[in-house]
Amino acid sequence: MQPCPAVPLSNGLRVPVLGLGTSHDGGYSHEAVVYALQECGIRHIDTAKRYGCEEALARSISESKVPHEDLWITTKLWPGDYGYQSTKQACRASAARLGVEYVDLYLIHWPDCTVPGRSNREVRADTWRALEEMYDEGLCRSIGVSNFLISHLEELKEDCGVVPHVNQVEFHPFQQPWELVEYCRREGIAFEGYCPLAKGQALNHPLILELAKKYNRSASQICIRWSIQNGVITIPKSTKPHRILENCKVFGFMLSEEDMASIERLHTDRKLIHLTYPLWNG
Ligand SMILES: NC(=O)C1=CN([C@@H]2O[C@H](COP(=O)(O)OP(=O)(O)OC[C@H]3O[C@@H](n4cnc5c(N)ncnc54)[C@H](OP(=O)(O)O)[C@@H]3O)[C@@H](O)[C@H]2O)C=CC1
Ligand SMILES: O=C1CO[C@H](CO)[C@@H](O)[C@@H]1O
Repeated sequence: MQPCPAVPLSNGLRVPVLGLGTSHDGGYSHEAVVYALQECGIRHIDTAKRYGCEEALARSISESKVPHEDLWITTKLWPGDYGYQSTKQACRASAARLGVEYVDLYLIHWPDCTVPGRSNREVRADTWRALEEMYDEGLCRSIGVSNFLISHLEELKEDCGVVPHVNQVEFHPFQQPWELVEYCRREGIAFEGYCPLAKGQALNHPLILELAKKYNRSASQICIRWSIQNGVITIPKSTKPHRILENCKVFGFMLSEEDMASIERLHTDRKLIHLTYPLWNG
């Protein structure tokens, strides 16, 4: 298997361009995560308090025997924890559940929140200040945001000091927010795409199937390769070891410019992911 390249962040740290998702949709598979680490060379895992699997992930990492210093672990702050003090508590609790001294990347999961008597903008700024301090203290080696639009990033720029290292956003053949991608590039914010397979929905599309045939690859490999060739960090999820292995074999081929452009024409206005309520769930 070809090695996975890494993308440099504005703070000089390097993130493996391909990671493994662990969202609660479809459940958590200990065997699959251990296999990803031991057999597929996965060194980047994306999780969140919301996914409820941080403790399970700690057990899988421990069993894999891959040391934390060789791994990139991202976790996220859920809106119910926004605010200066509660953010710090939530991050320490995530690190404790993950069994780590520090997290490699800590993200504000959504821009939205509901704190009575306070604007979302004020709450986001307080929350971000807590992340900035945890970054300075080393509890978070990088800090970032998720699902932020240009307007949220512009406000944060006015209100706070550290520019987010990463913005993690929905990105797949049916959802291509190019204006946001370009904005992040200009501002030095690494763009990370989630749902690279459109939750599996892209795998049956006739164009993706046609390209899979043309390149003698699977539909998932075409989608993942397309994200990576666009310079986007990507985190497909599977609970099946053989599919994780398949999803990692994306570095030995290139899609032509023409085929990249043909996938670009699949964009729709429809997002698959929306913030799920209540925001304060555990
Ligand atoms: N910041 C945010 O708000 C969000 C972040 N995320 C992150 O992004 C990750 C990826 O997104 P996710 O929602 O999981 O969706 P993906 O686009 O990664 O698709 C996952 C689905 O595709 C299936 N699949 C995976 N590989 C293959 C394959 N080779 N062949 C056929 N089917 C396959 C999986 O099924 P099976 O398990 O059965 O293989 C699963 O149903 C999440 O796990 C999470 O970490 C996701 C949503 C929102
Ligand atoms: O990361 C996520 C995983 O999926 C959830 C929906 O099921 C989202 O709310 C969330 O942002």
